[in-house]
Amino acid sequence: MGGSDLSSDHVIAELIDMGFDFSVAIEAIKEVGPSLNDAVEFILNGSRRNSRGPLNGSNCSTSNENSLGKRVLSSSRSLGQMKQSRITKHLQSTGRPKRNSTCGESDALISCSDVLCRPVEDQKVSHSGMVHNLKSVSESTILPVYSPQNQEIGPDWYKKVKSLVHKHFGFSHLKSFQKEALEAWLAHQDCLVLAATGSGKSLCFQIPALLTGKVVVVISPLISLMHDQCLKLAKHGVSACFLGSGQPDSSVEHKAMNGMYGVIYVCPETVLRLIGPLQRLAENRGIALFAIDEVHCVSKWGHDFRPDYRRLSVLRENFRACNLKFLKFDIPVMGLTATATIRVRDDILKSLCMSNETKIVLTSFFRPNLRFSVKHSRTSSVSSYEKDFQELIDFYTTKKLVGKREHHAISHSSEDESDNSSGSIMSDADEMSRSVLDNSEGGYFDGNGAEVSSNYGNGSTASREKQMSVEYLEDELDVFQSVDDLDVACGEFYGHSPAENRETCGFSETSDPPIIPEERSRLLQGPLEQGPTLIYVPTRKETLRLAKYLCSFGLRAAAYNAKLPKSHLRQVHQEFHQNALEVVVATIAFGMGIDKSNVRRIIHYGWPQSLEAYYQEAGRAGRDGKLADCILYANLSRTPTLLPSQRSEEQTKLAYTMLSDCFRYGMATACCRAKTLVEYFGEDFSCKKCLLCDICVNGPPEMQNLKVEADTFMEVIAAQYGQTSYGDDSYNDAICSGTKRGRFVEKPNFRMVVSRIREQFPKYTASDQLWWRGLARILEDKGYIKDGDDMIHVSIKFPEATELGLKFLQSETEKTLHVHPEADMLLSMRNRKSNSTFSEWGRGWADPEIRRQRLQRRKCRRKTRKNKSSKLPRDLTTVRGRLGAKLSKQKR
Ligand SMILES: Nc1ncnc2c1ncn2[C@@H]1O[C@H](COP(=O)(O)OP(=O)(O)OP(=O)(O)O)[C@@H](O)[C@H]1O
Ligand SMILES: [Mg+2]
Repeated sequence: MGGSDLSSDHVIAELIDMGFDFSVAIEAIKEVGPSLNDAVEFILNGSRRNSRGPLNGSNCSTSNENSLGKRVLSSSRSLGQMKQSRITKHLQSTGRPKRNSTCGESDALISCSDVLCRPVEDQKVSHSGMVHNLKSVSESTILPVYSPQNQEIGPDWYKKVKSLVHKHFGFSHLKSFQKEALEAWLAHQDCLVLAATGSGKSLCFQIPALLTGKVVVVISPLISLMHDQCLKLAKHGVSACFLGSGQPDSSVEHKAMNGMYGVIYVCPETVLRLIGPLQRLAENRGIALFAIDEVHCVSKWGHDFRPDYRRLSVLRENFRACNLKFLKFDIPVMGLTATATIRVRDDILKSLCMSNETKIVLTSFFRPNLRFSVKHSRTSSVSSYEKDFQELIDFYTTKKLVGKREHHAISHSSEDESDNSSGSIMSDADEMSRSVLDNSEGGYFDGNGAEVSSNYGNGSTASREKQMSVEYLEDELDVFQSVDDLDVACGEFYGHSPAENRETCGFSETSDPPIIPEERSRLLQGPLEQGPTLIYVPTRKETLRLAKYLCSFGLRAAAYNAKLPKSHLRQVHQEFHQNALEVVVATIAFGMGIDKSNVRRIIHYGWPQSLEAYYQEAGRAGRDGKLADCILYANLSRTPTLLPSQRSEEQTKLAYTMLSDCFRYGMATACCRAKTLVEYFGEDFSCKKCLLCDICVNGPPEMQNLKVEADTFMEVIAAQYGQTSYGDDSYNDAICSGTKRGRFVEKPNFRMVVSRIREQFPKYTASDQLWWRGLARILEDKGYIKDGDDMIHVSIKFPEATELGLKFLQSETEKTLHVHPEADMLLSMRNRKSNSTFSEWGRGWADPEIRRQRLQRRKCRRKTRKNKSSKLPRDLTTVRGRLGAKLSKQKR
């Protein structure tokens, strides 16, 4: 084979990887020789001028006498590694007219779509409902998904899949759950895939597109997630686009409905609008599968938040073989999630009207390399930042001191998901600040913590300044990015050669790694490797505040919340993937599905709203299988509250239940964190312990016998509810002495109960509410008390004894209550060392000596304050100042 043949082959391969049809590529090479630039130009111009309609298969012809004369790209200006995804940009930069929404108009890009659109006539629907090729294609020229040359799916399908997966993604095997999901799809079954975060669920719906050449429609809740996945697919040689109201280029939708992309990501709102066009697409190119990613959204956020997710049952109804005569089988629906409780799963199956034969593919939710821990922090105050983030700051700043080489290492660490042409990787904070200045919109801060001023500081950007200021941002629960929130890019992604993008993954290629606790524990001990940190905070305001704080120590940090300018969000995304950012401080708007392999820490700074959200967000960590930290900083002395959101009554109840589960997770001291989490999702955690979490490592606190305290608590509430029919009257009188009978006509709340205990039992006079709250929770979990109203509270509000509780109180046999004190009890005991025994609780205000000393101290303090204030000049500009001045004048 001569040299020119070799380079022709190379160019043909490049063109095919870019997504052009084999025959189109051959034709182009015949016309213009082995030049990639010229071939691309020829194809684009040729098709534009080609009035014979779309090019395809054996019928295709690209010969066009004008094409060579129309070359715009100089053959000396090499495209080199230019990727198909960049062709659009390239063409725009050469001054070509912008895309038009009508397929077939004289526009270079539309021409491109002409080339790529698949003619219906060339496809034939087989008995199996699969589109078969009219032309056989060799394995070595596996075509991008929009090729008409579909491959037969026969008994050797798995071999084909392995080959495709290897070619496109570099994996040598499918994981067992992926194989199971594919088997279900091949059998035209609906399927619900429940597998851990980062386990590779996306592949389950991407393979059908590769295997059949039909389209896979993926319903996804977040535009950032759609964008992420489209980019990844493009890197791996699969064409994809996303659709939605945020899609700025209306022609993309048109092209997608004409079958130009193999994978179409679409938000639920849009898919409901597109039922008609999708039916036509199913009839023409064919739809292999409807995949509903993050399918827990159907239930978790329900009507209130993503009502359209619930309406996705239309997919099942509208794509049945009995309704569409061109279909032999119903188009399968595949739902995928990593965070669905058993209740949610049932809800998904029902809400989506999935068939009775739906296959449930279930794997462990356990992530063996995640190290969970909970720490107490007041969180909402800036003063707590210093305490809580010192270690993080040290981690990144010490690293910087090591020198420039170290910086380089961040930029070029194992995972560089950036696109070469998307900008150079910045290696330090200064460079980042510079790039922000260039970017004109921000939310970044310079190395000294000052907001990059040129973005906001001048008059022309005053409104933006207002928009960006901390005060302006709503201090409320962030919402998901709907498509309107973020138009990331035009949303078209053409595949390019995956060969250079081989990635290895820490996960086993066939199934989850067998867990040998000792081995794993040994492997996962030691310091964390380098990698970025994601900090989740509950409010938008705090994203800015904390990012600014971290930047003031020289960290490369950025805020991310749905209300920040889109260009900023885009930049954060990009730089996060490029390893140019060390820390992203985000609300829930950043997270679901984001796949970056080397995230080393997920910090939740404040109570999450549910364990689902917590586990989902924590799942962004350690996707390379290496040790990663998931730390929850929460104020253990406060009961978390629901962040504002529109909820129905039913949803409010559910939201409180979920918040309460989350609270209990934080309070637990005796059960392995990973076990709590996976069991929350209904899994029987066979390992018993993860050996990594704070509880496994530190061990539970010593057990205490709290029978006496429990009895006291129960007695007081039983007496208040008149439930003290047990025991003799003198006992009841003792309980109620000091108060008038019948005083508690209303339900006594928890505070009242604790006050009563303090009043009636001198040894508990100085006892701490926090401690009793912990005990009440333990009693509630044992079923001894319950909430006396119909509402759901995060922490018991109106404690009422249950039958079981009364029995426990009367029981002669149950003389002990050995329990591990919970986190709030430990906190309370830490503050008052002797609380555990109660021996000194009585020595509070009730103790005359202590009372005398305290009053004395208070008096001294008042005196000092008075002296101080009399020395200060009165501020006559304030009401208080004027009043003070007046009073002191009167005194004199
Ligand atoms: N068969 C496989 N062998 C090796 N690695 C794989 C395989 N399948 C997927 N992966 C890797 O797993 C990583 C995570 O994949 P993916 O984003 O699909 O996870 P996910 O299950 O959707 O997670 P999440 O629930 O967080 O969205 C990918 O980066 C991919 O490289
Ligand atoms: Mg996913």
